[in-house]
Amino acid sequence: MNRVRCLVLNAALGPLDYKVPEGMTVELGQVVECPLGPRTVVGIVWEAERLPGTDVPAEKLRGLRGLYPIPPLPAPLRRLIEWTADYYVASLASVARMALSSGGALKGPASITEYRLTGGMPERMTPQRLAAMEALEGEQATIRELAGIAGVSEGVLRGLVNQGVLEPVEVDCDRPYEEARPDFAQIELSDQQREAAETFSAAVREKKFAPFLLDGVTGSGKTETYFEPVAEALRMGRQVLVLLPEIALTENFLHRFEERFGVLPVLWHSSLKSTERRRAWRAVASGDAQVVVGARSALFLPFAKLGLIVVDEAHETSFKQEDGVRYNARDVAVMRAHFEGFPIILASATPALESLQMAESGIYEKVDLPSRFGGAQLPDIDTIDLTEEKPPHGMWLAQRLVDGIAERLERGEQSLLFLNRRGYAPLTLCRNCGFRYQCPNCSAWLVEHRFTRRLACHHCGHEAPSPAACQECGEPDCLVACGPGVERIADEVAERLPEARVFVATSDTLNSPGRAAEFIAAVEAKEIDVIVGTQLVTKGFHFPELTLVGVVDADLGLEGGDLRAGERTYQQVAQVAGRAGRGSKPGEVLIQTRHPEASVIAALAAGDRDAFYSAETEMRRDAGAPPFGRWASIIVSSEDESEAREAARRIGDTRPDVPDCMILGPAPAPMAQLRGRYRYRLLMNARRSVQLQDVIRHWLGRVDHPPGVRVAVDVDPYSFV
Ligand SMILES: Nc1ncnc2c1ncn2[C@@H]1O[C@H](COP(=O)(O)OP(=O)(O)OP(=O)(O)O)[C@@H](O)[C@H]1O
Ligand SMILES: [Zn+2]
Repeated sequence: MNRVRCLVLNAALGPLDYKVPEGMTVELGQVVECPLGPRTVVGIVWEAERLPGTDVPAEKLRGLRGLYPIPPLPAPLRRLIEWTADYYVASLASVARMALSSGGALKGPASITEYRLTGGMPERMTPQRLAAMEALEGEQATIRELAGIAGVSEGVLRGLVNQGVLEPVEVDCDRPYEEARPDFAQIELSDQQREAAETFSAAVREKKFAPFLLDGVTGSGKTETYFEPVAEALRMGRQVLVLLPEIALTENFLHRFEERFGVLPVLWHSSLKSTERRRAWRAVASGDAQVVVGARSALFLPFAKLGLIVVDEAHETSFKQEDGVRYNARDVAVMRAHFEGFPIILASATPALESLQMAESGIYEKVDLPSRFGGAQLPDIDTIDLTEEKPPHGMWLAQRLVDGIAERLERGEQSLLFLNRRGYAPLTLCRNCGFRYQCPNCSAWLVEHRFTRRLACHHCGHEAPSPAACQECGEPDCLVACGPGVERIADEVAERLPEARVFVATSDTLNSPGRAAEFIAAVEAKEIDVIVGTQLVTKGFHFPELTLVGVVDADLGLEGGDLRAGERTYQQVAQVAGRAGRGSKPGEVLIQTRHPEASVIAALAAGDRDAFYSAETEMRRDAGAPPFGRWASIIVSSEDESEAREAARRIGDTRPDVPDCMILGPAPAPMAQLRGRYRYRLLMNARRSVQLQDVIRHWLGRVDHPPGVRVAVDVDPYSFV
């Protein structure tokens, strides 16, 4: 090749052609340095025929500057990038960037200087230095990272280096990971687990595309079961990717992984330090990283010899990315397995309707684990009709639920109360003038957080100190908290059961792996009697002494009334119910609701999963909703209200007339303002036969906008705000 076509990592540019200088050899997929004006941009050598561009005459071509010292992106990964860009109506560059997600890794082998405490003391101790030294105990990182950890300036740390309190350590950026041992621990599987595991392992040995839906009730041991095909892949020298929905869950997973395989897996998520990132990236690309556990962004890593993907808690909506490229990692993972030819396991106790439908139509093979491991029984579920069993005035828990907790306290067992609302109260208003505290950037109320004495917006992060007087009328002591959040429920438990030790478990309190580990240890050591938590505690956790689960407000999730509200409520409540009675003691679940007759709630109470799924399936079929029809939303936004409205109107006016495709809107989005941007929304609902993406690309490609306008396309949306 003396001339190549490159995909450059700049969404505004099309593909560019370059000359290959004398003496340089390039392959397809090679990551190269492309001159662009005075700059150099990262490019990937691509099949010219798959990337239509303008044919610049040879004499006008500029030469490539060089090659990055990393393996070329393999062809199946290039196909995955193309598929993702095409399906989610995104630019190839923005998808490709997710594969090259470590700038440091491109630079090749390197070492860096990190610093750690020596145990020495500075000549002069200041409060700042003392605080820094305490925070850095056991840490080793670059000065900049340490400054972030300690919350001090880099200058303070440089001072400590000069005084010999911190010492430099040269670290090889690519030092190898310890080897995982497939047979480190032998686990005795139950008969049903063994049968499932053998099905998966056989597929790993086959090295062919095989999508599985591992449908196992809560506590059935899905993790232990899919560890067997992981081990099989390791024995064959192939790599494995395990996707988890939330980093807060990984702590528990890492522990179990280490017990089974003797080492920790390689971690990948957005808060890795840049050095950890490049080390992981390079080990993935070289094939040395055996098992990678990560958030959805791990999906695009350039594995050298991937042999299995597991998507755990596959129904979780956090696999859907809600900005940038709006992809669903669960679905893209299946495509990756397809392009590269290996099995994929989607594991869940409450599969998405889409996944069940795929199983029903024979595309996925369904593997069931119908009972809990070790003879544990599924919990008894009952509803509390709040219109009849009213909580005392100003309180939120019915007496029967409080009595249930009191019983557990007496027996030394634990309870979990679930309410998917962080903070103390979702709305603060003035008793005097009726003023409601609203976010200045979003169409949302500010949520009171009593622990931190602040009002916060959960959408944009805006925060203000809790006011002493109303900001509108100036009246002091007139603000009332409306409705409960988890903090308020925790207060109520403390008031009604003063002897209970209560812990609030949310992303505010479990915001680091360390905190999550402390929490698990405290529950296991029985230092906590009552956990009050958000969706964060609904899944993954295994606490044998937890025998009562209370759902504080099962109706909350149904209020939005969007397409997925029923399914989401079912999944959340079924998952949190699944935390009860996982050990030898039986579990009980009490669901507080004002609508015990609603089909979701009734199905949950009856433990009748099939009833829920068949009602939901019929509803979706009637509505032409996924998986029977397709949805896409188009969000038009701008910091200027009239500009957003105008742009949305122009898009609406040019809507194409396509058979079997309905286009609704534009209308102000339910969140009409978000992070300071005004938003309008159009919704498309089409039959499956419609080439929805082509329609969208064609349509939006013809409309121009002022630079301040953003048009985001969301195919198979999960968020309807
Ligand atoms: N074969 C086994 N041998 C020993 N312990 C097992 C076995 N299978 C499962 N367990 C234990 O049973 C408990 C439940 O298993 P696990 O957490 O994998 O269930 P799960 O199906 O993922 O549940 P959930 O969907 O509720 O998270 C865990 O403590 C696990 O270690
Ligand atoms: Zn906000």
